[in-house]
Amino acid sequence: MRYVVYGAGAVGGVIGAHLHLAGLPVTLVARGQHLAAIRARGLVLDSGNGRHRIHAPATDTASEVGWTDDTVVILAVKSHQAAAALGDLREHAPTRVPVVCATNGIATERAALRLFPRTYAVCVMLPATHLEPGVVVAACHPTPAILDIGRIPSGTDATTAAVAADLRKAGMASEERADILASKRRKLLMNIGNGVDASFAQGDAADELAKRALAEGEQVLAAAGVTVVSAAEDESRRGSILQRRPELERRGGSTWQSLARRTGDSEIDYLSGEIVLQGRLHGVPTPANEAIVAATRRLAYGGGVPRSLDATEVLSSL
Ligand SMILES: NC(=O)C1=CN([C@@H]2O[C@H](COP(=O)(O)OP(=O)(O)OC[C@H]3O[C@@H](n4cnc5c(N)ncnc54)[C@H](OP(=O)(O)O)[C@@H]3O)[C@@H](O)[C@H]2O)C=CC1
Ligand SMILES: CC(C)(CO)C(=O)C(=O)O
Repeated sequence: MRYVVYGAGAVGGVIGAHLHLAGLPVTLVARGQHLAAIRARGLVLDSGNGRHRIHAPATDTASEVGWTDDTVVILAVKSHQAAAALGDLREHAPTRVPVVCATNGIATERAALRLFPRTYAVCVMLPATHLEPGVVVAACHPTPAILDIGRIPSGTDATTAAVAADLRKAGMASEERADILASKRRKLLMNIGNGVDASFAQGDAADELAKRALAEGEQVLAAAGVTVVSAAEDESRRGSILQRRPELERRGGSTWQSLARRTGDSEIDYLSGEIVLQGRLHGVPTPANEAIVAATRRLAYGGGVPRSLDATEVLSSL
């Protein structure tokens, strides 16, 4: 297989770097200063066994990729960026290219499937950081990620088998899952913490807000009647595979990183915002998640300081 990692930031950078180090052909898609740094000095991967420089072809558009029948796209942009990336891919990639959504949330899969019949999803357990142009940091070592994979809407096939085998060859844990969305819905519940981590000062009030938002998320998914991997199954799958390295520890999750990098946008509409959407569809009120979305949007789009809000004020308004 050949890989095009569309969005070579924290997650895509770590996946692409490991595939490249394992000898697999990889093209990285990035943009701006990050792309310029990759082109000038290679992509730098900081991991538990030192600093690696990845000299793989890099571009900012699918039109510059040499597409072949065995190319697979790993889509690792943030969910709110997926429409533009998929639009570029639709214009320039073969229609039958497999598109593997390595994103949090559960929205990119539908967007990809609308354009690409061979759409796949990965449940991304890969704590990583991207704050500096040209550099990605994997927080766990020796196994940096658990990347279980399945086809959308369901099932497994020769592509899930081949991609999982390549990911394992590159040192990541990966199993095929016939109902990958059930795993991703459990991960979505975990990502309800993202907006709280990004926007509110840490402490009891923030913990309480996260707890209430999680309870809403569980209620919403139950009302939606969809499959969700249980917390116990999820814990047992993760086991002790991901070993955190204190020297590589992250200062915040992926949403915090968007705020810290002042990107001017955020994925929150697809994390707590997905709970809000599902609540509206299924008649479940979601005030805590609505408040988290509003707070995070305010900081992201207004260029505010991460963790500068007081969750006590939000709690008292619920
Ligand atoms: N970081 C983490 O620890 C984890 C993240 N995830 C999930 O993984 C997904 C990716 O997140 P993450 O890796 O953190 O995000 P990053 O912002 O670190 O990486 C995404 C990269 O894609 C680039 N990009 C976006 N759109 C385009 C485009 N149209 N053309 C070229 N480049 C583009 C971004 O550029 P720019 O910076 O200019 O926007 C950025 O470099 C998200 O869904 C996230 O929730 C899951 C588990 C852990
Ligand atoms: C759950 C968490 C915070 C850890 O990797 C994550 O998925 C993220 O940073 O988006």
